[in-house]
Amino acid sequence: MMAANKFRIALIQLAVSANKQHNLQRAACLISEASKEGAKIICLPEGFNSPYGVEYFEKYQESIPGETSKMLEKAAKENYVYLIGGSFPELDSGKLYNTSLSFGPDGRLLGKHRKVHLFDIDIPGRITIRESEAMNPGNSLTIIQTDLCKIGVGICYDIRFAAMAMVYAKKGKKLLSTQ
Ligand SMILES: NC(=O)CCC(=O)C(=O)O
Repeated sequence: MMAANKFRIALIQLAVSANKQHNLQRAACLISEASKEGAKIICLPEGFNSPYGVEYFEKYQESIPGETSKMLEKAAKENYVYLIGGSFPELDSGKLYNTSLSFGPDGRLLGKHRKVHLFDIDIPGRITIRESEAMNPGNSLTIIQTDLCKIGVGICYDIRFAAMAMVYAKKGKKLLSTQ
């Protein structure tokens, strides 16, 4: 028998297509598969319902509740898992955010994290992207309270900013989940 402080986490990576419904169905299947393998906490990646790029955020945006949040809620409940639901472009009051929703095994919304550090980078000849051209930054940290541990949530580039992880650690977080 596993000790109470030992549990399995699944980190899902999936190839996305331009078809949002297909991406959502694929994510739901992978969540179910991970749960059958014994995962109690399941994490999806950033931008799991659309291709990644500033040009896609507007097209794939959704309000909450919407089809993505409903799929996540249902998947958490059906599989009885904690789900850190990757991220998707959220539309709220005319503004876009890169947002991650977390749900508990009862389907309850446990947290909503908006990416704080938007990915703006310019390496000539290699990569240029300015998320901030389309997205707005979040301005708060998100701690998910589970019966397994406390989880601090970040989204991708958020992990580069150590101060954020340090604040989470001070607040008692044991696991940092950066999609
Ligand atoms: N979407 C992102 O935030 C990308 C961040 C990244 O690639 C990095 O190296 O940091």
